[in-house]
Amino acid sequence: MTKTAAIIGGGVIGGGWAARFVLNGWNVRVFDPDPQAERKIGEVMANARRSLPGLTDVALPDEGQLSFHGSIAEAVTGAEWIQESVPERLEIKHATFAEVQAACSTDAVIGSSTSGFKPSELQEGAARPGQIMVAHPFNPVYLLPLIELVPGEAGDAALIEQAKAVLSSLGMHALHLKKEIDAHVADRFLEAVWREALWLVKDGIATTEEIDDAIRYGFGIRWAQMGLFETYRVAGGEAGMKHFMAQFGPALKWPWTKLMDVPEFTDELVDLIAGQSDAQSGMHSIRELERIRDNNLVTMMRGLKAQNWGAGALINAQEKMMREGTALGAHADDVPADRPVLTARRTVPLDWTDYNGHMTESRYLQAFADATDRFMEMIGCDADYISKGGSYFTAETHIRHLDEVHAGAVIEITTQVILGEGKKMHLFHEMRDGERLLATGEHFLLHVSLETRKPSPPSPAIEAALVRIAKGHAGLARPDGLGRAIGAAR
Ligand SMILES: NC(=O)C1=CN([C@@H]2O[C@H](COP(=O)(O)OP(=O)(O)OC[C@H]3O[C@@H](n4cnc5c(N)ncnc54)[C@H](O)[C@@H]3O)[C@@H](O)[C@H]2O)C=CC1
Ligand SMILES: C[N+](C)(C)CC(=O)CC(=O)[O-]
Repeated sequence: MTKTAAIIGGGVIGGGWAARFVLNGWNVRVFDPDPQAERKIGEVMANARRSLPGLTDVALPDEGQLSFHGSIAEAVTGAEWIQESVPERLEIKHATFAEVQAACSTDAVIGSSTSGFKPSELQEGAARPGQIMVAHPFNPVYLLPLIELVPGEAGDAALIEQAKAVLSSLGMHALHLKKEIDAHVADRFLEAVWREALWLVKDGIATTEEIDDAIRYGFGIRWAQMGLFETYRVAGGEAGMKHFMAQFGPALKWPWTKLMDVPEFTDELVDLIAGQSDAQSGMHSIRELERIRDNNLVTMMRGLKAQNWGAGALINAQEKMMREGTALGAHADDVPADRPVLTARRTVPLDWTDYNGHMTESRYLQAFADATDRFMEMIGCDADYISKGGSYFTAETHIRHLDEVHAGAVIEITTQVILGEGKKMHLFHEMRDGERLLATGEHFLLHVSLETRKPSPPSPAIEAALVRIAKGHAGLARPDGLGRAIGAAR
């Protein structure tokens, strides 16, 4: 049954939460007194629709329904997750929780997006304190996976586990903080860096653009993949962290930072920073900047996915979860022999588009190669088998590009086994967007020993699975285009 989330406060963050839930198949009910809320969430949804579905190599479930409600009670009744994203003022949050708890199920998680309040502060005066926990996201919530989950001492153990399970099903990472503290963990860093940057501008040392360059051309990229401690461990050379600390420890006592001092927000400082920011980025609207940011984030996260590292490893884990129990997760005897096998169902990501505005040719090969990998896994040639020294190498490929497709389209690939015996595996893939045939890919593979790098017989289990499917597929119609080659010039 479709699950329901309620979003209380549909601004920048509430809108991002709504998009994350809807695009993962949840129905979402929003309460926000702002008459512009529906339009604003519509804009966030549009950004999320063009970026999130292409992050994974498995298509997200069908979208849930988004609806707007005139009262908190109406929005939260029957919801399994309630996310409070009202302005950062404690009295507004308390009033919101009182209304939420008067109408919501006692089994529902109530998450707060608060950037700085501790759970004990949020829970003050609540009817059921253990139900309320900090679930602090990062903008854009529909793309960034981190949630600082801070339940506090009063937190209900069962609801905490429920919250973690829901977050991972949404492709998010719950960083469960056992001790509460103002501004949790990540915002303490952001504040420190922000404070330092304000001083550097105020003191005329660097402009807003120079500071952004100092981050994005250097340590920002490093942090995105290894964080702080792992980065510094590597920077310590072969002696690692101890050497790094011995070398740079003393610098902490030198006047390298302004620490807790905050420059006063005079009109002059605000104008200086806003003026520099306009000069740096004023040529783009905020919506344009959001799209540029999202393109970059998707590209970087997909790069990390290929390395199975950091935020990319989370995407791989989510994909595995999404495949389980579906046709894409079939194994051995479950793989159909009476029809072509579904080997991919994915959204065309933003970074697969070229200067012609459609999916670029190399990505057709990638999509087909991924489909072959999936088929190999299905017959038992999975990571475990490969680690023991057997695998398939592709010896020949022929692709026909029949129709174009654009970022955001959901494509499916089905695979027919033309030959499967001994070392040989001959596959014919068809790629479709709905009924439209977009491309075919014909691939001939040989089973090899990874030790000798020479052809070798597959395991009996793999051979049996392959032979069974090949026998069944032999009764299917010969695919159009099988055995085609580019004709010789006359
Ligand atoms: N903007 C950011 O970068 C981040 C903000 N947060 C946190 O998320 C929460 C919301 O912040 P934003 O979305 O940035 O603010 P926002 O100003 O964009 O949105 C707040 C929304 O709450 C609505 N609202 C006001 N009173 C309400 C009420 N009584 N009931 C329901 N809705 C009400 C407003 O109409 C507005 O749409 C805050 O706690 C903030 O600390 C967390 C992570 C990042
Ligand atoms: C500026 N901020 C404190 C609202 C930032 C956050 O809470 C997290 C983010 O998305 O940067």
